[in-house]
Amino acid sequence: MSLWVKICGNTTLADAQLAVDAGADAVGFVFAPSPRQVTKDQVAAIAPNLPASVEKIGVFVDPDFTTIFSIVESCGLTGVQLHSDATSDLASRLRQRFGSSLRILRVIHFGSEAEAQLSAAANDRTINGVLIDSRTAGAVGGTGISYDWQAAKATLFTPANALKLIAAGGLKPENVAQAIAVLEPWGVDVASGVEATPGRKDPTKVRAFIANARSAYAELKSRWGGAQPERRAP
Ligand SMILES: O=C(O)c1ccccc1N[C@@H]1O[C@H](COP(=O)(O)O)[C@@H](O)[C@H]1O
Repeated sequence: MSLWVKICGNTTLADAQLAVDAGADAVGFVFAPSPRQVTKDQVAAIAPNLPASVEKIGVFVDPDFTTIFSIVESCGLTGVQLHSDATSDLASRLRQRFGSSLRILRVIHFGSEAEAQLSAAANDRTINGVLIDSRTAGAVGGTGISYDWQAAKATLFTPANALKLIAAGGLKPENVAQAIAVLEPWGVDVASGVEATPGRKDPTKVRAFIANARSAYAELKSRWGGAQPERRAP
């Protein structure tokens, strides 16, 4: 078992390739209003040039099924990240259409409703994992703002929770090791924390983020010894 690392908000082939070369497991493309927003045509030109082994995740905010379906097919996406109140219905339609080949991630925002939402997610067999992001007024993602990791560890990233939980929100090269040490997540995800300017990646930050995440996870594994937690989809 290893740490799953996603570099999100890529807008060019050069940036996505940079993430791949630096060792990312997944690259993300934001199909929603954002400084990182991309179109179907842009990603359809980028994704086929990336290695098949790298996951290509589309990020959608309040999407409809037809839009996602068309983008997944045209761009050859291998996963979707759903920011939506109607995630369950959407996820089951996507699962029916694409089968197990599509990674479906649900997003939960850290806050008062997060524990209940996570309990519901644990019973939702259509999703493969849950990304925990910060809650920020007027924005759904890509904010560069982190949450209280100690509180999140106590309520969401608990040892009893065997879901594949992905830490996101305000991560950057300087703090990703600390986030991993506290939260012990299955994966980490970053968008703005590795940018040079909104929408473009900084090679030094991308490389440092992934290197720091990998070495923090190696330390975590030695802390666990032979007793690594089993992580599962719901
Ligand atoms: O990156 C965006 O602009 C974005 C827009 C709308 C929804 C999600 C978005 N990105 C996701 O947000 C998290 C946190 O971003 P950041 O690292 O704090 O900048 C990121 O993991 C993306 O998956």
